[in-house]
Formats: sequence, structure tokens, C-alpha cells
Amino acid sequence: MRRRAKSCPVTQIGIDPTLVVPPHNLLKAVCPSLCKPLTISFVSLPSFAIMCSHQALSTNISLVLAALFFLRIVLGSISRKFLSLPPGPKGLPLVGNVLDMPCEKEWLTFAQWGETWGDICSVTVLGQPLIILNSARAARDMLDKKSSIYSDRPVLQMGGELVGWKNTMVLLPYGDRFRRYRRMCHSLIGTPSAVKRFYPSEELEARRFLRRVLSKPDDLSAHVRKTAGAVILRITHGYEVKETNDPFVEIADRATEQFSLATAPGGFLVDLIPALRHVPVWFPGADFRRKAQEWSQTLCEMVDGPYTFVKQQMVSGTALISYSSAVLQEKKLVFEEEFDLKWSAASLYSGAADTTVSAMNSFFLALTLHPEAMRKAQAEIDSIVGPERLPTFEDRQNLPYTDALVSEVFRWHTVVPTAVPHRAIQDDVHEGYFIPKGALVIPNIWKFAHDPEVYSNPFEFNPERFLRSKDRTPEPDPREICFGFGRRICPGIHLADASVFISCAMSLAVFDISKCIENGQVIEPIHGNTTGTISHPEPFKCRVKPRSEKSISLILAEP
Ligand code: HEM
Repeated sequence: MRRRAKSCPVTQIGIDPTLVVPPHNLLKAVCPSLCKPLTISFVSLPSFAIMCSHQALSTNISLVLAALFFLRIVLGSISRKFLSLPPGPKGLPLVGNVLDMPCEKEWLTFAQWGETWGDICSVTVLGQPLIILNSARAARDMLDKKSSIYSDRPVLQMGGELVGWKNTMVLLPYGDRFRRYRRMCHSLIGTPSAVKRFYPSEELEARRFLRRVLSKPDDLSAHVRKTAGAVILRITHGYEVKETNDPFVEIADRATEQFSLATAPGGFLVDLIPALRHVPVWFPGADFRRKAQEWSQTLCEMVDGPYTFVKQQMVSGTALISYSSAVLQEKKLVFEEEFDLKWSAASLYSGAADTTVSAMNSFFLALTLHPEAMRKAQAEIDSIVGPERLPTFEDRQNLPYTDALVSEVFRWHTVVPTAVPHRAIQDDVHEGYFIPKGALVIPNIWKFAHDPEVYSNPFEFNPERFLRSKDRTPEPDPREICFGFGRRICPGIHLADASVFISCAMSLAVFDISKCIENGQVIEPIHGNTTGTISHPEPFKCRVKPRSEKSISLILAEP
């Protein structure tokens, strides 16, 4: 209550054009009798203007405006006392809904709450309000249309503040630095046409992927991971990874693993008691401080190593075209610009690596489970591309089924099921609910992608849902939801889409994917989702073999 009163600039109720519920209706809803004086004041304003002389008019207008201003403050603060958070399960005194919070796959519990409490529901955990959105409409209304309010990120003491991940885009507070990172990303990878300059790198790395799979098909998931790292390091820093023990890939894998540990909910007491971050490193029991120092070191190595590499390549004139070299070649950077460039490039690396791995693994799982979809896509590729070459980006527009299959991969297995929480930068009133400053808003993307009102039989893998036919209009493109919302929407959306498309199309062209047979038994894979901000399909087995001799020669041919 005290927090609301302190940070409640009530005047914004009246002047914020993004509010869905007009202030008067809102006031009427909570306290009808309070609305009257306010309405009268507005109505009577024109009659003042007609009756009075110029000076008297301006004095009167000032008085009326001052009165209105005052009334709004008073009425607004009264009204907010009557407004409540969106509905949700009732919590306990002090700790709130701690015991209701799921330990894993929180998107399933959130979706159940949505069934009971509606598209916008809430819980409070140790005083922290969480607003859960269970429909894409609600997410667009709040996070897209009111993005000036809902674009901050939570403050994480261990991972963000102490280790330093708050300097990467995903945890960067909303503000000037955030806007600079986003501007840089936008100019380099923010549109499908900007991403085109990286098509040759994408195609090259996808070919290398095919070769790795051909030589060691049993290590499929390691190849998927290596390729994701290779693609993004090439694009961000023009760096070509080594086939084994690449130092940058290793350090990045270590840093991202430490990120997961550092940001795991409940992992560190300092996240609950922020004052602990001031405990000196030498203090007995302050293991978390020493761990934070060690992890911070790894993070800095991940950020500085590839950046130093690009700079050396620029000096020697051998730098490949990349996100970093494009900026560096424009001008000499001052300290702050250099900081922005290297941390935004590292943000892209950490944002890209694990997400595309998850999408590619679900592609292989989907084809293992749905050979009919694989055969349709292969027939399409065979007829359009022919047997003499591999598919390229130029073929995409002529491969509608393959394209629909990629869309279905994004929808069927939700890579980032609950996105990353958005944080309200100020108080808001949304659809009659009070959303306090600091509330975390969580879009349940998994639910949006499996909403039976939007996607028919949502648990089926069915690329046809995205194709137009006589008796079917295509279902909505999942890219509109799977990459998040508002000013925090994934900056890698076009790059991710390009990477996943080309790897899928090339793999379909040359490999058959099927269920494994062990000791005469068919191994039936199950589509399960791992818990975590980035969810992967549960490990599964599949068999990948070249479709023909011709496929082998295509894979081995030099580009
Ligand atoms: C299948 C692939 C991917 C999916 C499904 C995905 C999804 C997402 C989602 C849901 C968010 C949170 C958006 C929000 O808070 O509303 C996000 C953020 C982010 N993604 Fe991606 N992403 C993918 C690939 C990539 C790639 C390839 C890159 C880099 C090139 C990238 C970089 C980032 C960054 C830096 C953020 C943080 C943005 C911010 O906080 O402002 N992602 N992504």
C-alpha cells in the first residue's frame, strides 16, 4: 500500500492515451458518486470561455485546470485504493503465493490459472506481484500497445548485479543504454533485408552442419549446438569456429551455464535479501560473493575475447563482414560506444546459441514422429530444387510447405515458453485492474501457441495449418508470438528464422530422419519439454541417414 501511494502519479490516469479504460468509467466502476464533480468540471469548461474576457478567461482556465489536477490526484488515489490486482489464487499472509508457485514447467500451471481466473491473472510472491497473461490478445494489449510502461526487466541480484549479466541486453534495465543496444541491433539485423547480408554465412555453416552429421550421425545434438555457436560467432564477430575445442565456444558455453545457475529462482539468498550484496568477499560464509567474482571473470572473457579478435582482424585487414566489424569500420569508437558494441554483440551470442539449438532439436524430433510431414517437404524440395544442388534462401518463396513446416516447428515446441518477464516502470490501470510499478508481467507464450481457440488441435504437428486452401484460412504465424512482445521483442527474430529455415531445408534435402531400432525394437520418442527459460525437447533418439548416393556427393561438394 505504501509503495502504491509513493509512486502513484495519479494525473497519469487522465492523460495517458494508452489507457484502455477511460478514467471516468474507471472511477464510476469503483465509486460512482465520486465521478460527478469531475464530469461537471469538464463539461463546464467551454461555457467559461464564452462568458469571460481574455484575461479573466486565462485566470479561470488556470483555476479550473488546477482544480482538475487536484481532483484527479485525490480521486485517483482514492480510486486506486479500490482497485485490485488481477484475480488469482489466494495467497498466505506475508509470503503470498510462494506455495502455489510450480517448481517446473510453470507454463502449465499458469495456463491452468488462466482457465480459472481469466486471461490476466496474478499472484504475489514475497511481496512481488506477478501478472500472468494467458492470451496473445492480452499480451499485445499490455506489452505491445503500452510498451512505454512494460519494457523494463527484473533486477536480479546474483546474476544481474554481482556477476554482471545486467550489461547484456536481456537483463539491461530500460533506458538509454538499452535503446542504444537496440538501435545498433536494428540497423544490422533488425529487418529481413538487413539479415540478407548474412545469408552466405548461414548457408556455409548449414553445409558444414550436414558434413558433421554425415560423418557422425549419432552426435546429432552436439552438431546442432556447435552449428548454432558457429553461425552466431560468425555473424557477430566474423569468427570461424574450430572443429574441436574452440576456445570461444567453450567459454561461451561455460558462461551461459553459469548464467543459468546464477539466475535460477531461489538459487541465492542475495536475490531475496539484496543488502547481502554488500557483504565483503572475505567475509566468512560469503561464498556467493566469491562465486560471483569467478563467474563475472568468465563473462568478461566471453565478451572481450571475440571482440579483441575482431579488432585484430580489422588491423590486419582480414576481418570478415560481421555485426562488430560493420560498426567498427564506420568510425573510431569512444569508450562508451565500444562498451555498447561489445556487450550488445555478446548479448546476441548468448541470446542465439541455446534458442536455435532448441528449435533445431525440435525439428529433428518432429520429423522422427511425423514421417509424412518429412516426405511432403522432401517431395516439394525435390520438385523445386532438383537433385543437383542444395536449397538456398532464394528457393524459400517457392517452398511453401517447407516454410510452413518451419513455422510449425516454432509453434509446436515453444522455445521460450514464458518469455523473459517484463517489468512495469510505473503504476498502470489495465482493464480495470491495478498493476503496480515493479510488477513483473509474464506472457505465457506456450499457452498462446497451444490455444485451441487460435490453433486447431494445437498438440498435433501439422504444417498444413499455415497453408491456404479452398476450405481453410491459414492459422496465425507463430513468429508473432514466439519471439516476445513490445520493445523487448527478440532482436534476433529474422536471424533465427533464417538460420532455422536454411538448416531445416538443407537437412530435408539430403537426410532421411526416422525412429531408431535397437535390438529389433523401435524406440518411440516422446515430445517432452525441459524446464527453464529456454526449454528444449527432452533428449530423444533418432536415426539420420543420407537419402541417396547423390545426397552424399551434395553434402561433400565444396560450395
Ligand atoms: C528460435 C529462436 C529464438 C526464439 C524462439 C527467441 C525468443 C525470444 C524471446 C521470447 C525473447 C524475450 C522477448 C520478450 O521479453 O518479450 C527473446 C529475447 C532476446 N533474444 Fe531471442 N529468440 C530466438 C533466437 C535469438 C537469436 C538468434 C538471437 C540473436 C541473434 C536472439 C537474441 C535475443 C536477445 C538479445 C534478447 C533480449 C532482448 C531484450 O531483452 O531486449 N534470440 N528471444
